[in-house]
Amino acid sequence: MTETRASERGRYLTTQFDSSSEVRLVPRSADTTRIISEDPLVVIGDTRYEGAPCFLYLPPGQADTVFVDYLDNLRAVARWPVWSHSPGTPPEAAFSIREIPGKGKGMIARRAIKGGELIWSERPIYAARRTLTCASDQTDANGIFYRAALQKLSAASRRAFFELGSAYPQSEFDVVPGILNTNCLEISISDGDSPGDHDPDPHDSFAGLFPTLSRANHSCRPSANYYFSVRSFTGQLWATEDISPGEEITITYTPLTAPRMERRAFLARTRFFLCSCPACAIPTSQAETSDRRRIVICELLARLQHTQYPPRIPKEELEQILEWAAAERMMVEYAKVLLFGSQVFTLYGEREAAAEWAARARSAFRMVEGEWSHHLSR
Ligand SMILES: C[S@@+](CC[C@H](N)C(=O)[O-])C[C@H]1O[C@@H](n2cnc3c(N)ncnc32)[C@H](O)[C@@H]1O
Repeated sequence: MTETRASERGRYLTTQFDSSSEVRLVPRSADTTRIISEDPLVVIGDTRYEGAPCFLYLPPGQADTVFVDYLDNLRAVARWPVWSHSPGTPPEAAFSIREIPGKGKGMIARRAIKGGELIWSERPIYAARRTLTCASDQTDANGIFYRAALQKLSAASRRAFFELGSAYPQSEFDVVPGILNTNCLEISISDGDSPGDHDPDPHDSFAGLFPTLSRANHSCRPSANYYFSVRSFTGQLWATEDISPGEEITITYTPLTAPRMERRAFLARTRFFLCSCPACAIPTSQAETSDRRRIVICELLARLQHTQYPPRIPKEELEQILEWAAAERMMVEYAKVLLFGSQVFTLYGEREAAAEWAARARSAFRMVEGEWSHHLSR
């Protein structure tokens, strides 16, 4: 079993990265790219058709990120002031990246971690709009488009990229789209707290690949929350409970409000593994209870989240739902129930309860998303 400190980024699987062969990621004959701006460095992904997605390379030192999107949006992204700010030093690594039987590598706590602690933060090395379209000869099987995007990243970032694994069958998927699909996490760049004056399409979703955060494995009873802070353009990992040395640090890849069968089917389809986490491994009778609770939480949030005039829900009912959310370790949902609950109390004139729940919501969001949670700035 190999053990490497997470702060020694880029050292665990160096044998997989052959810098001489990776320098030219795309053979000259397949290269459809052309530089269209030097400062900022913007490269069109495919010169053969108008409106092709482009690659924006953000300054090494601050970001060393390739942002893949359509040119109009990249022009705005390039102007975001966040790129001239340092992402901040990540905390001293409280974990090691280690081989975990049946899961590949994962994060293991090296010391006791307190609930509410920031475990790690970093900028993505690859960020892309999910719905990008590229030419039909630039497929997942040959990976040309994605390889072209990596070309102008620093060697250190490319090395970090190639150290990550692909869960996709190599016969069907080039290793580069395989790594992206296996490791990307959701990044929200329009949560009302955009780092620039330009808000991109809020209905479009983006994904980011992180050298270290992408090592976090999944659990339906996660011990940590992955949060993307658009303000600093960093992915962050927050401990949602106390974690003991030697315990695995996990996040969720699936909505926790879904029942067990749905979660497992989703993970098998999108991430190629059968989840056997503590929430999935429980006996059927307990799983039924857990499913029922999750469905109630899901329905409640649906009733409260997207409406200006939520129904009046008795405090006792909300307290019961909070208890279930805590028991299922659904700590983001727990914070949301508190927040929407406080709004219900405000709407129906229950001022004392509204103030109390708003304070509890603030402290719950601080724990799972930190001081700069966009929920706290509302
Ligand atoms: C984002 S990566 C996580 C890091 C990865 N384990 C590694 O070695 O770099 C996602 C992949 O890790 C594996 N994985 C994550 N959570 C798992 C779990 N609970 N059980 C089994 N495999 C898991 C799956 O292969 C999944 O496609």
